[in-house]
Amino acid sequence: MDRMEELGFRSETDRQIFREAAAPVELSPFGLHSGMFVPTLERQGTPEQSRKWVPLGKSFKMIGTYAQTELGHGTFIRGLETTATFDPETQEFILDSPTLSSIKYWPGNVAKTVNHCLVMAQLYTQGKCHGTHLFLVQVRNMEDHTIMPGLEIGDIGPKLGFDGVDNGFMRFNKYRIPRMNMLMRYAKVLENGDYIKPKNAKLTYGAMVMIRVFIVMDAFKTLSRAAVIAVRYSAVRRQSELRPGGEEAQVMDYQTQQYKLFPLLATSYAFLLAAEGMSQIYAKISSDIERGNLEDMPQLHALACGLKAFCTWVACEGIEVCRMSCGGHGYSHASGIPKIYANIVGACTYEGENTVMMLQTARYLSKCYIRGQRGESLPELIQYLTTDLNVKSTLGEDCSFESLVAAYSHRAARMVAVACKLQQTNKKKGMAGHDAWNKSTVPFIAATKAHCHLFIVRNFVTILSQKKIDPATHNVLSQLCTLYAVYGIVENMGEFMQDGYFNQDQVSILNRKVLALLEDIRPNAVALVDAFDYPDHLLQSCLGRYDGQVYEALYEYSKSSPLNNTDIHSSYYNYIRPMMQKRSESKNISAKL
Ligand SMILES: CC/C=C\C/C=C\C/C=C\C/C=C\C=C\C(=O)SCCNC(=O)CCNC(=O)[C@H](O)C(C)(C)COP(=O)(O)OP(=O)(O)OC[C@H]1O[C@@H](n2cnc3c(N)ncnc32)[C@H](O)[C@@H]1OP(=O)(O)O
Ligand SMILES: Cc1cc2nc3c(=O)[nH]c(=O)nc-3n(C[C@H](O)[C@H](O)[C@H](O)COP(=O)(O)OP(=O)(O)OC[C@H]3O[C@@H](n4cnc5c(N)ncnc54)[C@H](O)[C@@H]3O)c2cc1C
Repeated sequence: MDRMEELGFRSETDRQIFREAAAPVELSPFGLHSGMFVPTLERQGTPEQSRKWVPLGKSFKMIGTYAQTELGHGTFIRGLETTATFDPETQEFILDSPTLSSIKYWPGNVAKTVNHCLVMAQLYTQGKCHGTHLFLVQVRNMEDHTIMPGLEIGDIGPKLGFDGVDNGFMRFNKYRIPRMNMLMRYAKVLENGDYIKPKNAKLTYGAMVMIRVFIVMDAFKTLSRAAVIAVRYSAVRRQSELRPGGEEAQVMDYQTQQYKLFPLLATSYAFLLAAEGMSQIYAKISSDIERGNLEDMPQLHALACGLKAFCTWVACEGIEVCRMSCGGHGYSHASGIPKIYANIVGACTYEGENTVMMLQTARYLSKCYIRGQRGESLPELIQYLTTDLNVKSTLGEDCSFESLVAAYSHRAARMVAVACKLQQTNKKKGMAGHDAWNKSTVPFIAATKAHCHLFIVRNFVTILSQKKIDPATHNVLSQLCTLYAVYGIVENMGEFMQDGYFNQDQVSILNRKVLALLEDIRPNAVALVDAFDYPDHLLQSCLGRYDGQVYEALYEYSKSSPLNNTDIHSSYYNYIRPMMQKRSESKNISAKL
């Protein structure tokens, strides 16, 4: 913390980059404190509460996390069972875990690290439940870090990854906190117990929206790091003869290796720009919300949910492709890729399980589709829903940006229409609204993925057409943008062709174009990954080292394995030798028989 002050890092983004550089392999045990706890105090507390608590959080005098999920509920927030009951006699809230399933379970760093939590609980006052609200709760003694009386706290045990984070469980037994520890920016409980409701009940969910926006950038960071490692290794690794009798080829010269990696390189650039675009939209709409203008809150929620789910799913699949493209060495922790994967794959679950998040976006698209059918105006990002679906593609050999964006718009508009019409047909068959919805959610998920894919392609094209970039760089970035879009069509051709939008010749053009682009990008592939400028310290990879000294690094890494501390391991004396002796004795016995 002091080091960041010394270096003059003021913005949260700079601080986050510094933290990651300082702790590249394991997630910081203070990530949730800085990434969720402090920002939530700032955004959900009253000005007085923020003035009191935010400086304590920023100076680490108070270390916290966000405790919402319970054993029995994570997705369905309205189903959370932890209660916070107001006691007007003592001006306190009584926190309680009334059932086994109500035990807080998963909150990061709650097991051993933090001394405070933001707890999401059902608010009761004057005998009435007002739904979930956030409460600041001290969980450990500030003098000796012992657990406060009335609480049971522990670690949940080993996980797939996230090893730097002590995810824990926490059980409340009639635990009292002051009334003023309820975050009261939007909703309030007065001294007499009267409840003042917020303009919108979902304002309390604002912290999750903010983190989902951060996670889009995490998807870029993790996928791009894996791509750097895999592309650099593919330039160094020579295997097999491309030309009979010739020298072993760089594996990057195999077309299949290029088809694995270059679209992921293009995706990394596309996700970086999408994350920046998402952040700009979040900054604008969240500031409107803080000024009381909630008009665009549904659009922000829908975009954050959809991009968080889309980008983490694609990033995790892509990181696995990067790992496998490195052969056996990719499977070793020496490559650095398994750790990247293990730490980000949880993002498909946390901050909103991806399917559930996609369905939130789908729900928004369904409502916009109906508004569009009525001729009502739609937000700019959604206006494609009124695309004329009878129009066919004008795509030519050049695969212009305009024809590519039009293809993605057509695909998304068509798929949203198909899902909405199924929902409407279900209703006409007499299904109740919730059944009509549930029985159309599979096509809605597909449509929402197409919606997110369109956002990313259109965003990439827009930035290339608006930003002043030197011609040489613009040319390479245009190749990446075209590869991202054309590859996405080729890999999902059925969705683009189902209504005959492309003719056979255009399909052939696209299949040729994706292979031609691999050759165009090959000469710049290493430069394009070097451009991310990740230091070796951050990558922690023998395969992705800047100097390419892979085999030397692997040899040194292997020699440092703890198993090499002794020549003969104790297991020989404890198990192997006794087993062999027993075998030889039994053999002698059988020989005598
Ligand atoms: C170590 C970490 C390192 C660094 C930290 C930084 C980055 C990493 C971050 C995280 C990793 C570590 C920690 C992880 C933390 C967590 O996971 S915290 C817990 C997260 N939990 C969730 O996200 C729960 C997901 N569930 C929900 O969001 C909701 O319950 C729901 C799925 C939306 C369903 O809710 P509900 O049934 O009540 O709502 P609906 O009926 O579906 O919708 C009602 C209307 O409300 C609107 N709505 C819903 N949510 C929001 C929102 N957030 N904002 C705005 N509007 C919202 C919804 O659109 C409906 O509107 P309508 O259609 O007009 O009716
Ligand atoms: C690494 C990690 C860190 C975490 N850190 C924290 C933390 O710091 N604080 C915190 O509070 N929580 C944390 N969590 C918990 C996380 O927020 C929840 O796990 C997440 O919200 C998913 O909820 P769930 O576990 O109840 O899954 P569920 O919702 O039970 O998902 C199970 C299945 O049910 C499906 N499903 C559920 N609802 C629907 C629906 N309406 N329609 C269709 N399908 C549905 C899902 O798609 C999924 O396939 C963390 C989790 C992980 C993995």
